[in-house]
Amino acid sequence: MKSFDDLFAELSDKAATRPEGSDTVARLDAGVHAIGKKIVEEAAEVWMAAEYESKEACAEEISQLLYHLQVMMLAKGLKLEDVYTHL
Ligand SMILES: N=c1c2ncn([C@@H]3O[C@H](COP(=O)(O)OP(=O)(O)OP(=O)(O)O)[C@@H](O)[C@H]3O)c2ncn1[C@@H]1O[C@H](COP(=O)(O)O)[C@@H](O)[C@H]1O
Repeated sequence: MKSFDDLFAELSDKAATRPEGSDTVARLDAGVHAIGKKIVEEAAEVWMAAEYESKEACAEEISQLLYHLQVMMLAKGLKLEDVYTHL
């Protein structure tokens, strides 16, 4: 099972190596504005799933929100420790 740190390492590598067909590379190229809109969309989907859908559906939406937050971290040049220091 993939952890938050595992995913961040994978996405960091994608950002550095820019493999063909990577969704992450395309999202990074789209920029902070587009990534921010996606975060807001995914956050709303988490909220709706929490209110009206199953726990499993809610967990899936949360995983997608975490992914898009990590894309934003990469777009802004943030490392895990930059965020963890505030936890
Ligand atoms: N964990 C994720 C992940 N979670 C969410 N998403 C993206 O977020 C989308 C979910 O948003 P929606 O449900 O709104 O779907 P959608 O409307 O079709 O999304 P849009 O493409 O229109 O924005 C998915 O279709 C993916 O594009 C993810 N994309 C990639 N990953 C992982 O990131 C890694 C790198 O992926 P690539 O960069 O594609 O190689 C791999 O391990 C992937 O499993």
